[in-house]
This record gives sequence, structure tokens and C-alpha cells, in this order.
Amino acid sequence: MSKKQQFNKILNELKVQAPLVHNITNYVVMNTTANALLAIGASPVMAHAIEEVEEITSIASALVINMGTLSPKWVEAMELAIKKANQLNIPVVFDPVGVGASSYRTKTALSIIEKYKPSVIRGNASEILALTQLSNKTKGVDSTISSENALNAAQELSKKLNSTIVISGAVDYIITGNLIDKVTKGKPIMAKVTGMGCTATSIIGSCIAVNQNYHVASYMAMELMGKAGNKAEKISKGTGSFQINFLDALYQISNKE
Ligand SMILES: Nc1ncnc2c1ncn2[C@@H]1O[C@H](COP(=O)(O)OP(=O)(O)O)[C@@H](O)[C@H]1O
Ligand SMILES: Cc1ncsc1CCOP(=O)(O)O
Ligand SMILES: [Mg+2]
Repeated sequence: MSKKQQFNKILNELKVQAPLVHNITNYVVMNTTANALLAIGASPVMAHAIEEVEEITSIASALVINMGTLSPKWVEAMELAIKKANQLNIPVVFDPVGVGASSYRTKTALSIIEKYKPSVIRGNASEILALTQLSNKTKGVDSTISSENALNAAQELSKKLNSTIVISGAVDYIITGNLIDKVTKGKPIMAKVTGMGCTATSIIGSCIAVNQNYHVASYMAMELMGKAGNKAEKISKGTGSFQINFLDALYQISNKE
């Protein structure tokens, strides 16, 4: 099957299956990522209470764990949800937002990846590098380095955890062991809008829900991000209109191609 056919197949499966995607994510992006998932045909649910996360994960087709605005109760909820997902073979994507910026974030992220080995980990280059503790150059939640700088770290991490690693940036890399693919369709304005990385992570969540090849699913998710970013940038006057145009572009691509 060609890459284009695989891309269309995933978009079609999203519409046919409308997979339930359980997100434990941050306050900043909840609305953004829920709308992005709806635009492409998935069904989002945001739930982080320790009283309910296991039940919600049990009925979901994928789990998205994003530690953007973490606190102890949330981390407890994340662990309960990932344990349940692993028990039930539900795929998990982890977004280590801001890992390296504080020792609490680093300790939490390292513990999660080592204990639960998420199916996919998506971060910017600074975050992926911080996960291997080779560098602490995260500037809050934004990257200070280019994707290439984290390639070796990502490959090492992928082999150690048996996970697919996605490094986002001007070039997105999708790495599974010795397999490396890249996507170069994005636009710099995407880094100027909050939640674009988190949106990529949630879209990966929806794609691994409908395609068990996590490398291919992650690649197609980043293709979709790049295509939508490209389309939206052409008609946007700045970051405000870009945010709305990006959502429209996701919807249009998902419903046309
Ligand atoms: N300089 C850039 N040029 C093109 N696309 C970019 C650039 N920076 C980020 N992107 C795109 O923006 C999205 C979010 O990536 P990124 O900004 O790295 O995540 P985060 O918000 O977690 O730091 C990805 O789809 C990526 O391809
Ligand atoms: C600004 C900010 N602060 C804590 S979480 C968050 C959102 C980060 O989203 P993204 O990494 O997708 O830009
Ligand atoms: Mg991020």
C-alpha cells in the first residue's frame, strides 16, 4: 500500500470507527485537542479524577497522557489509567510536556516511561533529549534545539522501551528502533500557537486507536498535522486566525481526501 493509501485508510477508519480517545491532559489545551479530535472523526473524552479514570480507560480505544499541568493527584490518575490500558492492551501515547524544566517533571516523566513503556512518546527535541537525561535545555514547554539534535537520544529510547518516538519541530522524526521516517510539511507559525504539540499527541492517540502499526499511525498523524498547518498558514493573518484555520483545515482534509 502506498503512503497516500495508508493515509487515506487511517482517515477513513477514524470516520468509520469514531474511536473513543481518553485524554488526561493539561488545562491549557483541553478545548483545543478535543476539537481537533472531533474534526478528524474521533470521539474525545477528558477525564482525570482518580475515582473514574480506570473505567474511562477501559472503554476507550486509546489513552493520551499529557503532563502539561501536572500535580500529585493527576500523576496518580495517570498511573491508574496507564496501568489499566496496559492490562487491556489499549495503546498509550505519552507527551512529556516541559520535562527537564523542573526536577518534578523530570522525575515524573522518567518514572512513567520506565514503568509503563508507552506505545508512543511525542515531544519536541528538548523534551526527548531530557528524557535520556543527556540535557536539560527545555525552555519551559518550548524547544531550544532542532529535532536532529535529539535523533540519537530518540533511537536509544525507542530501543530501550520498545516504543515509537516522535520528535516534532521544523522536521518531525518518527523513530522505531532502526526505522526512521520524517515529515517536513509544517510551518514555523505552528510553534507560535500553544497546544500544537499537544494536538499532535492527541491525533497520534486517535491514529494508534485505529491502526496497530504504531510507527505508521504516528507518521500519518504527523503528516496530517503538517498538511493542515500548511493549508491554514496560507490564509492566516497571524496566530489567532491560524488557530481557527488549522481546525478548519483538519476538518476539510479529513472529510475530502
Ligand atoms: N519551525 C517549524 N517549522 C515547521 N513546523 C513546525 C516548526 N515547529 C513546530 N512545527 C510543527 O508544529 C507542531 C508542534 O510541534 P512542536 O512545536 O515541536 O511541539 P511542542 O508544542 O510540543 O513544542 C508539529 O506538527 C511540528 O511539525
Ligand atoms: C503553555 C503550557 N504550559 C503548561 S502546558 C502548556 C501547553 C503546551 O502545549 P504545547 O506543548 O502543545 O505547545
Ligand atoms: Mg509540547
